[in-house]
Amino acid sequence: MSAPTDPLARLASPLIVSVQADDGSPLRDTAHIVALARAALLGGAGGLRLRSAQDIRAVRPLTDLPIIGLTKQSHPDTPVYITATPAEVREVAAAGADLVAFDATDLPRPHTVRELVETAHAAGALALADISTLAEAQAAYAAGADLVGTTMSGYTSHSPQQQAPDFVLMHALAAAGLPFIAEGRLNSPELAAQALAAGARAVVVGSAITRPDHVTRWFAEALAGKR
Ligand SMILES: CC(=O)N[C@H](C=O)[C@@H](O)[C@H](O)[C@H](O)COP(=O)(O)O
Repeated sequence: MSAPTDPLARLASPLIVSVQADDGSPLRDTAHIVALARAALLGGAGGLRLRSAQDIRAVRPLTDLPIIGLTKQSHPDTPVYITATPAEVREVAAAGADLVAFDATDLPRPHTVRELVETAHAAGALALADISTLAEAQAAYAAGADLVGTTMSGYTSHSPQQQAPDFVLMHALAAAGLPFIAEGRLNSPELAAQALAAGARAVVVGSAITRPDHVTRWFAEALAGKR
């Protein structure tokens, strides 16, 4: 099967909402994920980013908008946890994801980026490479990725460790003429708009919209000791 045409063309807006709940979160059940996805769509999400085949299958009937799918699973032989294996790529594509997101960083990995890209394409999905540096983005495109996302910046030891989004990386990608999705710590509408201004094709926002436990912690920490 050949890969479909660019699903970002079908985005209803440049805002992709990541609807994920961490293991142990009270929102982890797929029923809660479906409710959060409905709320995101009601609010004007142009697309969704979802973790696990089960969540993708449950949300797919709600919308024709692009869905980015991934798995998050630890493996004994690698620090890579976002869709690390061809089997996981196939699982996510079969569940109905338009794009399969996978770790494309330089971390030690059991399967090459090219292998995961080819698996996504063979399954009829596009390949979205989650990167943390410009060099990883260049390598991912050379390996056939359809798009890259700045998802992993701040989450590999060789990328800047910071609370802010990685605007330096976004500007570098734009300057190199590499299309990208901005993702990671875009915790306010202003930061999301700044990412678009930096050249992002779309922005992914997760925690600020769909992780109320994180948002509560931001407020609690800001107010700690101020009473
Ligand atoms: C590094 C990693 O594992 N990121 C994950 C990727 O799917 C998610 O946990 C993030 O929520 C997502 O990237 C959106 O970012 P933020 O929640 O900061 O808006």
